[in-house]
Amino acid sequence: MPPPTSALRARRPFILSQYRSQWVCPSCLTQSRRLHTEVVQTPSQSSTSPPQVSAKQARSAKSTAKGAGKKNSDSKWEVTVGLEIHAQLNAPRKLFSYAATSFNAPPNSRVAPFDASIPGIQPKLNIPTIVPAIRAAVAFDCRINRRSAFDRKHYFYKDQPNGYQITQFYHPFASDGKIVLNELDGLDPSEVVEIGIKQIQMEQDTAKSIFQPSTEDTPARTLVDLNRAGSALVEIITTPSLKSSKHAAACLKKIQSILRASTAAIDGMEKGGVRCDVNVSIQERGLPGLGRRVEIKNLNSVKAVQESIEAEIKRQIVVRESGGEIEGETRGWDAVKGESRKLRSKEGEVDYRYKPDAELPPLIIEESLVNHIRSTLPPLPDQIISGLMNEPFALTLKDARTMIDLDDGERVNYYKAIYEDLLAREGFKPGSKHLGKLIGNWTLHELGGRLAASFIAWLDNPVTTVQMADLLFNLQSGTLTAGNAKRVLDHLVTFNDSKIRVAELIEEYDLASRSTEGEDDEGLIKLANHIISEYPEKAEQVRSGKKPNLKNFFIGNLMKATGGKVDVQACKQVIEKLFSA
Ligand SMILES: Nc1ncnc2c1ncn2[C@@H]1O[C@H](COP(=O)(O)OP(=O)(O)OP(=O)(O)O)[C@@H](O)[C@H]1O
Ligand SMILES: [Mg+2]
Ligand SMILES: [Mg+2]
Repeated sequence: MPPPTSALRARRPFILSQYRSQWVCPSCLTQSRRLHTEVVQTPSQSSTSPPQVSAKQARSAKSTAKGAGKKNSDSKWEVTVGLEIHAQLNAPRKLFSYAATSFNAPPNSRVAPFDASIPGIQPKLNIPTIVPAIRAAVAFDCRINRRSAFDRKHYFYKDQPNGYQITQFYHPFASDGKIVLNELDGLDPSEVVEIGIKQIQMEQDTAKSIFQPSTEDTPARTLVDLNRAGSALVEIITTPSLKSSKHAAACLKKIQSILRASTAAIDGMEKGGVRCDVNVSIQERGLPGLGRRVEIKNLNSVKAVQESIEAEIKRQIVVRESGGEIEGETRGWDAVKGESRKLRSKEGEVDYRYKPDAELPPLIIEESLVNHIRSTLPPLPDQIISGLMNEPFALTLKDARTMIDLDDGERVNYYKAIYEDLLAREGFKPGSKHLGKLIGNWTLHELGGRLAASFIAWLDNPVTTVQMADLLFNLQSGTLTAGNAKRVLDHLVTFNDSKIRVAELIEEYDLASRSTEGEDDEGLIKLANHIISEYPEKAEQVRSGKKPNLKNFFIGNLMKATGGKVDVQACKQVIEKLFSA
């Protein structure tokens, strides 16, 4: 696709120099930006279509491709992956119109005339949308290009009513950044991988098309919702330097968490705020250069990214090992079937006819603004993970990573809100267990496990931070045993009502722990003796030392008999005492 060659460009630049999105246009800066005129080389096009592959060839190539997800330096084939990530910026209004960004509003209710492509309406840059984009670029350690510019990329599709998309592909506002992947991202402790960010560009989002299958009354149709049309996106383009699907997945997760941590883009893939295209090539190890890339478009989960890369590596190895050439092409991913299918070849690639947008002057970003943003950038994921692993939270690396990977980072906020709530409560007893770990366990494992078992997404998490803090307060103060705290959590998850108060549940179901006098508690001893007498054979096996672990059976039954109101320690003491007598 040739770059824009016309000198047509609105002359007065947008100048973005101060925080709070003020921009000025001093008359001294009227010079139009020099246009980019080199022709981008596309890989030479091959007319060789993939040859038929015999079952035997396919089998042998498949075995070579085994472990396609891992970086396999013994394999004959060197894998290269590059990502293009589109992220919706955290901006209240669209990029070139004053319509509000909203993803839950009724269809077509957030649409300005420009978004609907009413003839004659021209784009007007909404300066505040640039600020989160710069935050992202600074977080990715990019160079902020003082001068960038917008071009129109022409193509027609039902979700693109203007017939073009405005983008900075040829003149991005940020270039040459990096992402460092390390142990905190799930790599081996000795591995540190640096992935380049070629550039970050501003661009417009498309509308959303919603397919409706046919019914008795209506034929199948596609509805178009323009609410998303024109929302501000950044496209983040990595260099082709990822060497495996595992690294690509780690890189994508890290990009999402950096976007979220820098508050540049709040919604991750789970909510449709981030989409990813992957580019995959293979080359015989030892040969110079890279193989021809195949692009798989529009992936909407990390799993889809990882699986599609693995499938593509295998597909390319099958083609190459059977004597074929890889055709440069664009493919789509079918997550249900776990396979990709060709959408178009490079020969069928549209010429986008990039043209400078005559209505949009160049954008000037002054260093003072960049410095302000740099100095006010919130902590980034590596810092957040280390923070969660250090005091006062002391989570394991695994839990800290899970916490920030889950639910677009909302689990961390949930966790911290509970921590702060508990510490602020009068009469709160931190207890002997490490509080950070305890909350981590209840948030990730107890609650997370229950939600997963009931197929409840985090977005629909029925337990509020206050309910969870109440529950843990009662657990720590000894009012609830661990068993009864779990019953309370079961109830909260099942009944999904933020108004339920834990204190009322304890009262209503008579769950408050019974205080005990440990191994001398007469009531408990009586109950334990009764249980032991009910299972004479098992008791004998404990006494004779044949099956000492059967004590746990009696401890469990004693706890049950108290209605879970006596904690495991007290029950254990009594059972131990009776068997040692
Ligand atoms: N040989 C290769 N193997 C794997 N990936 C590659 C190779 N060459 C380039 N890439 C990757 O392909 C991507 C190219 O993205 P870029 O946005 O620059 O171009 P594009 O795909 O033509 O644009 P768009 O799809 O946005 O119209 C980058 O992520 C880059 O790292
Ligand atoms: Mg791209
Ligand atoms: Mg692309």
